Amino acid sequence: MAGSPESLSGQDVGSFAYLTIKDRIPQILTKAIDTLHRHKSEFFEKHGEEGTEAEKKAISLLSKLRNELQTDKPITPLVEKFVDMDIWNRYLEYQQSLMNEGDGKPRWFYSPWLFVECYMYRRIHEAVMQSPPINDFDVFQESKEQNFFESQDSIIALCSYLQELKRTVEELDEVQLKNEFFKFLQVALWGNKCDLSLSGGTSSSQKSNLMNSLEDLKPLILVNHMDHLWSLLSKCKKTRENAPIRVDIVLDNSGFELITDLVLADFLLASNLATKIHFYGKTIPWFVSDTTKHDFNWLIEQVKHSDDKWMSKSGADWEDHIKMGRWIYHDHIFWTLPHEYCAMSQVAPDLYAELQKADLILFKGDLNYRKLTGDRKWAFTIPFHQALKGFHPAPLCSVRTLKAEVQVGLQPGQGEELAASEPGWLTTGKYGVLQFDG
Ligand SMILES: O=P(O)(O)OC[C@@]1(O)O[C@H](CO)[C@@H](O)[C@@H]1O
Ligand SMILES: [Mn+2]
Repeated sequence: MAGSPESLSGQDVGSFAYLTIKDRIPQILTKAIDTLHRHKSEFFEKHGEEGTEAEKKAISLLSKLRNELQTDKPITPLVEKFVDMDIWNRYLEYQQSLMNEGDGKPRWFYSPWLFVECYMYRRIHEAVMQSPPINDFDVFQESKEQNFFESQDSIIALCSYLQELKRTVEELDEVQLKNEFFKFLQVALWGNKCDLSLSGGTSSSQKSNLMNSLEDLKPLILVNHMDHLWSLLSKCKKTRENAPIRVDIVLDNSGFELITDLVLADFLLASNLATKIHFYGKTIPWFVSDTTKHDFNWLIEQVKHSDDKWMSKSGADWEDHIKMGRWIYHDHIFWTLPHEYCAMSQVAPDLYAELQKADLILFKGDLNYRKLTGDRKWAFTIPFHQALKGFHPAPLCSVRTLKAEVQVGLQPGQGEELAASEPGWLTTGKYGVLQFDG
């Protein structure tokens, strides 16, 4: 395979990577510090003086991290024992090995953006782990919960639509079923706009009823492979009388986006386009809004106990899918490592083997897209398959709104045309892709 282009990094002054490292990541760290500060009395009530001391320690560790970042200090090895500490420190050594003699040490505004941004979130987790007894505190939990509570109207609209659809799904013909499938896919795509790390942690809840705006949003889908997904799953449905059809969803953000993923997953079962759904979340708090196992279970519990009858019916159905083993949730440390996905079969062969059992894998969101393509400066027209560099455990599809300066698989001139009319087309989240590699 010809050499890959270089990685996005903070070396490119003015780039989105540079502005994220310079402005948004310090803002996210400051919000994390403020969150710890605002929970000071809770920590005291729960743990007494120890809780107060722990809060102070976590804040000082995060302040030190923010200073390292803002003064472009060398990236330092992790020190707190944890399941992935050695993998991280080996990766840091690998980054050092890529550098020339005179280039010094891996550091914030030099090393690959993907590495330093993932490292920052892992250092937040280390700071909290080093501050017992608050070592299981999720500094992002309240903003994830706020996103859920602020999106109630849109969630109720979505659950009502889902329950109505489930009541009549048996009567739909092929074309009607395909159209419903496309609607739920698009809702899951645009649910990805609700992303707290892009908004720097400020509210990004869904206010309107997405179902009513899908037609208007359709031209904003730059690569639309929904037909490929339909033919794959409808063929499975036709040819597999009783054999399972498995769709794996690599989750992204909690809150409204997770609702759109669960609604899509429920539709896939109701339409028999799938019989098993496997979900993959994050083992530690990640990129502000990413879903942890706690978030996944908390959200289903909230939906089940909603006052709205369609929401509570949906929550009860989802709890039943889990109880009956139709929905399975996986925790794997690989998703919160800095590695590009082309390294998965080497670094996490067990996870790669698990994904190989799927008929289709949906990767939600921008960070997953960055890892699928290695967060590299590919030309816009490079085929998606080439950018995957051999990563292909099963037929896969990225369901992503654009929030980073990497995009492949476009038509000749498509990227240049967008750049001419909208300089921010790659990073505002306004445009999306449903990009398939069969
Ligand atoms: O994966 P997601 O939630 O869709 O987006 C992750 C993100 O918010 O974080 C990075 C910028 O900080 C970008 O990859 C993107 O903007
Ligand atoms: Mn995310």
